Amino acid sequence: MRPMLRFGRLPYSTYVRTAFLPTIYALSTSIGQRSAIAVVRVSGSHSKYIYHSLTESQAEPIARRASLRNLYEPGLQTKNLLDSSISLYFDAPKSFTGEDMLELHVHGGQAVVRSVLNAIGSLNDRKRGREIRYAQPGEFSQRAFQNGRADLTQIEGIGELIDAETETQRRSALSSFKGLNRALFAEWRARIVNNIAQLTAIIDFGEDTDITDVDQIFNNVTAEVKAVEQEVTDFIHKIDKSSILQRGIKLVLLGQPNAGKSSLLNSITKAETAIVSNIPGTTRDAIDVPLDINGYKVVLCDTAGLRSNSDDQIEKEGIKRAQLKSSQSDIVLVLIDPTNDPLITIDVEKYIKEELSDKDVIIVVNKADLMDDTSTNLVRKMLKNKFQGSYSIEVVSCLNEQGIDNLLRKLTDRFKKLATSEEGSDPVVVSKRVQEILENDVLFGIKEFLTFRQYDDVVMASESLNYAAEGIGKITGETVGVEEVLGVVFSRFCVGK
Ligand SMILES: Nc1nc2c(ncn2[C@@H]2O[C@H](COP(=O)(O)OP(=O)(O)OP(=O)(O)O)[C@@H](O)[C@H]2O)c(=O)[nH]1
Repeated sequence: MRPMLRFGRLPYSTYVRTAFLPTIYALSTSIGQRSAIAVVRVSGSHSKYIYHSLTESQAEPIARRASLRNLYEPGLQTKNLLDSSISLYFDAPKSFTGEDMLELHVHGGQAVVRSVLNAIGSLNDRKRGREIRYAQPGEFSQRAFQNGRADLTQIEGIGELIDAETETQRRSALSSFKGLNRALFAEWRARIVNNIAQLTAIIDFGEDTDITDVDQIFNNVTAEVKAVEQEVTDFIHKIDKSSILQRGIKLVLLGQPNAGKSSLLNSITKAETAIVSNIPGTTRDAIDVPLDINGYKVVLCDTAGLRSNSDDQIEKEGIKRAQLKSSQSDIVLVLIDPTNDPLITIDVEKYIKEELSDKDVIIVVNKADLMDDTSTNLVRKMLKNKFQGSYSIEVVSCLNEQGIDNLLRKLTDRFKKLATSEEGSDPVVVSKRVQEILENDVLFGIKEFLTFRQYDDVVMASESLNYAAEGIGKITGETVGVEEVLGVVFSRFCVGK
């Protein structure tokens, strides 16, 4: 039996698939925090009933128009005012969930929020067919998906958007949310399905078809499938590169004692986040400071000063950790104190050359305020010769902030290169689930196709392409087997999303 394949635009329907489900409500803003405003969200066919019961108003709510409404405890003879709220009503299907929805913007105090939530909950009356209950995590988004208001990649994009801490994370999450990835997936799927159709023609009419035509069709299909394979592989490469945005770029400060590592960390964070002292060896451990540098999430690590002749066990351990941290880093800033003689010890020089040869290293000459132009140039020249010009050399002074902005600009250029695969292309962030399906279903199906193609097995080659197409369907939520992925996608959400 040939599997049913659907692709292209999301099904948009005026019919609400979830109409028979209970009406759900939840606090959509942070729980347990004092705030000026809190938003309570309601979704489902009893939204309007809840509106009438709480406002004690007979007038129909006007869709998508904010109105100031008093909220009362329902079902009492004497009115008990709970709060004065801004109410917003959305009628199905033109709402986030595709159902009737009500948003109540109440005052953010915990008692106010609790009283409004209790009042809504008290309207649950199953005997009268009014099932109203508190929402489960991700349930609003799940209904949006079930009613065709968003596909799974967009829903996951919402999750990423809410979790985004920096500008670059926000931009990449927005591209999933706006459906840019979905459009790409839909295009791949359409191309694969088109090729399945051609192979099906060979299977169905094979005996009546000229053998050279069969070869021609098979060759064309193979070329097209290989092109899709390349695009999927490039896309996965982009995802790998962009994943650095989520975990943060690891930037390590390394150098001999007293070079000014902690001072540079403070200059960068513009706050006293590390101990600064003139006793060499003050920093005895590696300290991670998460930062937002020009929109990039960076984990900046200050380490213990490198020296070979320490007898102090704690310091020795600190040096070991500093070396471990730099081996796990994305970028290493090697700090040099230009007043040191020699500029850099043989051990440290050897360590940089041998252990950091595959790392992105920038040499930072600190304490520029203690040098004139001639000595600065001399130091530059000496370092350039020592490292055969392999690393860029920046001159700064943590004392008077000279060169710090320039260093941050240079670093930002490197962050950009680390996170994107081609010049100018936006980073791509997708969930682990999507990445796994791309690798284990889509690419796997394509590779299987190429194997069966070698044996001229049209039937199995076509089946393999089906597998790849079904994989893309799983990503967007358009094919069978969706139930199994729903749990994975929505379990990450909190209540109210
Ligand atoms: N003149 C001058 N002094 C600086 C500068 N940066 C740091 N210092 C001084 O250098 C000394 C060491 O600075 P730290 O930032 O503690 O150096 P460190 O590399 O973290 O030192 P360890 O923790 O021992 O490895 C302190 O007395 C700082 O005030 C600078 O740009 N100019």
